[in-house]
Amino acid sequence: MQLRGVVVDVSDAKTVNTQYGESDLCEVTFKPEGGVAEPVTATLWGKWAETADYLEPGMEVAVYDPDEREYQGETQYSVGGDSTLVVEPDFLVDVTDVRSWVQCPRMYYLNKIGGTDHAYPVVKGTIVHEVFGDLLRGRDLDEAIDDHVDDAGLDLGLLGRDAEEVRQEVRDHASAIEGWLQQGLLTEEDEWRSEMTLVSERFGMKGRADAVRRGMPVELKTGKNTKRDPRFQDKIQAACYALILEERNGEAPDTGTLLYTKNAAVERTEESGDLSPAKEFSINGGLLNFVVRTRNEIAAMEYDASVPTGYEADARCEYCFEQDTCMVVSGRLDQESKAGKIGSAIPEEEREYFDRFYQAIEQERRAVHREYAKLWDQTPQERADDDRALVDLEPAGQTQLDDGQWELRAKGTTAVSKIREGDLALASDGNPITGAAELCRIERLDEDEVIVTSDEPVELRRLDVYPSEIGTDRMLTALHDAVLTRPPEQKDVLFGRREPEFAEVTETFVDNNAAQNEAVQLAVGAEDFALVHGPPGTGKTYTLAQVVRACVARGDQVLLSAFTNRAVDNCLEALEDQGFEDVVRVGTESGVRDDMQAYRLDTAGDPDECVSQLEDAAVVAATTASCSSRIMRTQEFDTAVVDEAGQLTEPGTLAATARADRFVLVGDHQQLPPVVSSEKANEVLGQSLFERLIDEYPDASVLLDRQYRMAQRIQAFSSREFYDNQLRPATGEVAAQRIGDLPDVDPEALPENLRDGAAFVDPDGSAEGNTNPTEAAEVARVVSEYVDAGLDPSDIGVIAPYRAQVAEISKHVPESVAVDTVDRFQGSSKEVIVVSFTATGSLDGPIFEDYRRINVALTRAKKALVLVGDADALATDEVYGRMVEWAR
Ligand SMILES: Nc1ncnc2c1ncn2[C@@H]1O[C@H](COP(=O)(O)OP(=O)(O)OP(=O)(O)O)[C@@H](O)[C@H]1O
Repeated sequence: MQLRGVVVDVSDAKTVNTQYGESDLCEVTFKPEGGVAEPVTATLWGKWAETADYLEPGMEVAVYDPDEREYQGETQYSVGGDSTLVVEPDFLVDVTDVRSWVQCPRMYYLNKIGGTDHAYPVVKGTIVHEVFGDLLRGRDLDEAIDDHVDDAGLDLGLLGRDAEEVRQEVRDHASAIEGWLQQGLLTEEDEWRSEMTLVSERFGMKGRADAVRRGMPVELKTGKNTKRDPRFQDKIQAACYALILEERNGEAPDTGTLLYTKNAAVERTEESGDLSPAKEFSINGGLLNFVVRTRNEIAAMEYDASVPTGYEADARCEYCFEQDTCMVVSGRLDQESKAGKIGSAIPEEEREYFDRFYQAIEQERRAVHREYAKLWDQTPQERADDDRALVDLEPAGQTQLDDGQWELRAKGTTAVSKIREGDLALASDGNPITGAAELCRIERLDEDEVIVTSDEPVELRRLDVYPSEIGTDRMLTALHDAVLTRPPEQKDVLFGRREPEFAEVTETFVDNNAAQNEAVQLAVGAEDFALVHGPPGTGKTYTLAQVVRACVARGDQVLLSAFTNRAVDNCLEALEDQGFEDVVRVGTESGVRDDMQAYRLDTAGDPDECVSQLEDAAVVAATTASCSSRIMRTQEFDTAVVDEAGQLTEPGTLAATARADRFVLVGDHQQLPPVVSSEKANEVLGQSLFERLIDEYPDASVLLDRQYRMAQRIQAFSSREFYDNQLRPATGEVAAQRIGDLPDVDPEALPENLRDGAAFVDPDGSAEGNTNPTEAAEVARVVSEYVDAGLDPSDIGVIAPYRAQVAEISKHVPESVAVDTVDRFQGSSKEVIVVSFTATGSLDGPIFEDYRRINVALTRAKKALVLVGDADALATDEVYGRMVEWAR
C-alpha cells in the first residue's frame, strides 16, 4: 500500500499515553494525486514524529505500508512499525551525502560547495578502491597496483609523492583486502560483485556500493579503526545500500561489512585494540528507518535549498578536521554555524549573488533528478521516443578485457537518441532500475555495432542516458572559487564596483581586418577582461588564436577553455593553423578529437614528468567543466581565454575565469544561449556572463563586423535583425559567391528558385507530432535537386527542430548529407543549408522559443539557403513573417 501527496498541514509533535506507555506523535495531512485529491491524514508515531521538525506544507510525501483503520466512516493511517514515510521522494539524495550529513550537516554543505580538494588521502583512497575492484574481478594484485598507481601519475606528482612509496602503501592496504577475500573464498557459495550502481525510486536515494557479497553491502575505508564496531557514519553508508538492495531483491540484507584497510598497515606493537580490517554489523529495521529519516532531513532542507548550520545533528566541532574551513566559509558568507565564524564577510552584493546562483544551481539539480525519475516513470517506448534510451538491442556477446573490465556488445542500431560515443550511459538487461544494470562508457555506436565497456557484465539489451550531477556540482565549485577565494580587487568589475581598465596597445596583430586587430589589442591590453563579439563566420576562433598567441608572446601562461570538447579542439586547430603548438590539452581520450590526441596531457606515468607537462605548457586547454576539476583547481594562470562564451552560464564561465588574473571572452550572445533545463533556474542561469558584461560595459567589447562565410544575399536578414545592420562580407568574393562557383555544379540544372542565394518553399504539409512527412519529402526533393545539379552531398546540411524530424529526413537523403538540430549545427557551416521548420498551424517547438536559434540556423549557409515551411504559420510571428518575405 502506498500513499503519495502534497502536504497541506503538519501538527506539532506531542507526547501521549498509549496502552504501551508514552509515545510521541504528530499528524500530517496531505492531498494525494499531486495535490488534487481529498486530503488524508497520517499519524506519525515514535521517532517518525520528529519529522514534524522539518516537514512543511508544499513538500511531497510518500507513505509506504501504513496501518489502516476504519474509524467512524473515515480511514485513518498511521506510520510506525513496518511503515515508512519518505519526504520529497523525487529528490535523490546521494548515499555519500547521507554519510557526511550524519557526521555533520555543515560538512555536507561544505563538501557540496567547495568540491573535494586535491589531497593525498583522496587520491590514495581512489587507487585502493580501484585495486579492490580489480581483485574482485580476479586480477593479479601487483599488476593492478602498478597500473592504478601509474594512472594516478599526475595526481601524485601534483602532491609531490613518489610512485614507489605510494605503491608500497597501497600494497599494505591491499593485503587487508586480500586476506579478507581469501577468507571469503573458502566458502563455496561465495558470490562477489564490485561497484554496483544503485538508484532507489522508493526511498529517493542513489549511490554506488563498493561491493556486494552474497547480497550484503561491503564498504571499503582506507582509514584505520581499532574498535570492534564500524564507525557510525560508515555503518549508515552501508545501511543505505542495504535499503536499496532490499528494494531490488525484496529482502533486506541482515549484515553489513566495513573493511578498514589501514588496519593491515599499522604495526601491532604500536597499536592496541581490534586490528582486524573487516568489521561486520547487523542491519535491523530500526537502523534502516534511521537511514530513511536522515535522508528525509536532507531532502527537506534541500526543498528550499536552505543552508545547514551544524546544529541539526550533534557533531562535535573540536574534533573536526574541517573546523577552520568551516569557520572561514561561515565568516565570509556570514552564515550561522555551530563552529562559529572567523574573518570578515564578503560585501552584501557578493553574498546576494552567491545565494541567487546557489539557489538557481540547486533548481537545476532538481531538473537532473527529474531526469532520473524518468527511468521508472516512463515506459521503455516512451524513453526511446524521447531520445533518452536505445531499447530492444540484441546482445552480441561479452568479453573480459585485460584490465578486468568488460566489453559488452550488441547488434548495430539506426535508432536515434541523445547517447553519443564517449558518453557515460546505463547499460541494462532491459530494466535499468530493477534488472541488472551497469554504468558503462559508449565505445562504438552505429548501424554496424554497439560496443560499451563496464566493470561488470550485463546482457546489453538497453542503453539509457545517465543523468549526471557533475555539471551542477562543478558550477557550485566555480561559484565558490570565484566569490570566496579571489582577491577583492579582482571581483570589483564583476560586481560593478569599478570600470574595467585597459593599457594602450598599438602593435598590429592582424593586418587585413581592422576589427579583429582592435579586438586583439583590447584583449592584450586588458587589465581585467575584454569581450570579443563575433557574429557568425567573422573569424571568432581565428581572432581568439591571435589573442592567445599575443598573450603567450608577452610571457603569459594561458588557460584556453570552452563549454564543449568540440569547441576546445576547434580552438587548437586554429592555433595549429597559425603555427602555434605549445599546448597541452586536458581531457579524456574519448573526449578529444583524434587529430588533437598528440596534445593530450598524459595523466599517467612518471609523476614529475606529468606535472612538468602541465606546468611548463604555454597554453593549457580544457572544457569549462574540467576547469573546476580537482587537478585544474591546483593551477593558476595569467590569462583565461574562453570561446563560445555566449553559450555558457555565468558560473560555467567563472570555472575558467577564477583560475586566472584576467580574462578574454569570445562569443556571440545573438546565437544560442546557455542550455538550462529548469525554467526557474533559467531566469538566473539563462544569461551568460558574456551577455551581462557586454550590456554593462559596452566599451570593453569589440564587434567583429566582417564575415567570411555567407554570400551577401544570405547574411542580409541576420545582419538586419540581429546585428544592427553592421555585419558585412569581408571581401567581394565572399559577398558574390554563388552555387555555380563550386566545381562540377551546373546552376542551370537547378529549378529557378533554387539558383538564388535564398529561397522559400511551402510544401503544404501538416505536422504529425514532431514530424512533418510531407515537409521531409520536400526537403529530400530539394536535396536531390542540388545533388543532381552536381553538388557533393557532403556539402549540404539540413537543420530541423526535432530529432524525430531529423530522423524522418535522414531516411530520405544520402548518408553524407549532415542532418541535425540547430544546437548541433552551431559553429559549423555548409555550402548549402536546407531548414525544415516542421510546424504547421501555430509556432511552438524549440526552434521558435528563442529568435537566436533561427539566427544560428540561417547563418550556416555559404552559397545557398533554402527554407522549407508553412508560410501561414510562420507569418503569425513578426520576425518569421519578415524572414519569409526576405527569403521569397
Ligand atoms: N583576418 C582573416 N583573414 C583571413 N581569413 C580569415 C580571417 N579571419 C577569419 N578568417 C577565416 O574565416 C573563416 C571563419 O573563421 P572562424 O572559423 O574563425 O569563424 P567563427 O566566427 O569562429 O565562426 P562561427 O560563427 O562558426 O563560430 C575561417 O576559414 C578563417 O580562416
